[in-house]
Amino acid sequence: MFVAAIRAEGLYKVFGRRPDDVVRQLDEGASTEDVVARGATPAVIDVSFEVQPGEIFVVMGLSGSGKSTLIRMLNGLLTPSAGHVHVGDRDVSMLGAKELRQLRSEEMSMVFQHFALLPHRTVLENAAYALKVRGFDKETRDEKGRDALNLVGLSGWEDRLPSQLSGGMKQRVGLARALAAETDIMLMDEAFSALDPLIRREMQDQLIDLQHRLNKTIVFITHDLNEAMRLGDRIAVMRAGRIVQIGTPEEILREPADDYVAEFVKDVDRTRVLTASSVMEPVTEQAGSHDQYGRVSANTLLSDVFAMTERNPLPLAVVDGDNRTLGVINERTLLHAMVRADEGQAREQEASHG
Ligand SMILES: Nc1ncnc2c1ncn2[C@@H]1O[C@H](COP(=O)(O)OP(=O)(O)OP(=O)(O)O)[C@@H](O)[C@H]1O
Repeated sequence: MFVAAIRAEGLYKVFGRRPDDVVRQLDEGASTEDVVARGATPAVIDVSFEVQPGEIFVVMGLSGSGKSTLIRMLNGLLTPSAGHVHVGDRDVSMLGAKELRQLRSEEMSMVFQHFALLPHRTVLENAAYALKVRGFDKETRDEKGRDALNLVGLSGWEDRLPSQLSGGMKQRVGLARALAAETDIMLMDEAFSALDPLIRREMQDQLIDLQHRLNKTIVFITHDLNEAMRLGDRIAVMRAGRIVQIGTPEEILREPADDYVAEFVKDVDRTRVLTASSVMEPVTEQAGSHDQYGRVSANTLLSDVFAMTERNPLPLAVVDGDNRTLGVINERTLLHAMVRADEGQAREQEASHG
């Protein structure tokens, strides 16, 4: 049987008095406003999803939408008011304190926005800290710590102190600490949000690269849609405690579930999310007849397709990994894709003019 890396099922977290009653009221159709008016804070409401092994699953939503509360229930830092979290085949709510500690140190590591480094310990000691807690000997700790620092591009900085590092480098040490723990799952809560835009993009690229090499399962929280679109294999959009849509970046862009999500995605540069295969016209004739066309692979971003058209005349054949023609991109397809992008902008302008 196939087991998801993480499975959340009907999760609720209500802060305040009598959470059980509040869950029941919400279940029976009470509105969030009703229960808030009675003094409860329903931070997470009836959330279910599965994260597959090796997936980057992004949870995206505005401040206060319940992202941090949700991620803290995944590793048992918070107990759900109702519902279940399974990590592999184990129900997190059934674990005792010792097993929970083990889960957090050996199976799910966590990276926060403001990562607390130990100021008087070296970069290497900080990176290997989780291993010290787990009782590894110094030699093993140093080796794994060095490997992790190497992965995040900090070789040569082992003996420095945190105060000698820039913000981006400190965050890399945080990432190295999570990597050194060699957990299959990494939970990242706004891990790059404190970094300036250039460094932030670098870190995003590095995470994608690490993910390809190490095949971790990553749950990544962000309030930034562009970051979500860049990193996520799938994105869960949260609003006021509920998940309003789960889908690939393309699905969310092409078919937003409601006006709220549509409003969110309107500013995204579509050419950097949509791929050749999502805008092509599927082939109707025999594939062989497109031999004379220039080729572009199915997952090429539209922005790169546009760049290619400066060197290659249209049409282009869209091919899969085995070089089979899946479809064709011609002037009409590209125009169509651009018009859809303009429609988004037109909607936005209309909205801003009331
Ligand atoms: N310990 C707590 N006690 C009471 N209310 C809480 C607690 N933790 C969170 N909340 C409330 O739950 C709601 C969701 O908060 P949460 O921090 O999960 O949202 P978020 O999407 O992560 O936002 P941010 O990005 O600002 O952290 C908010 O209304 C918050 O005030």
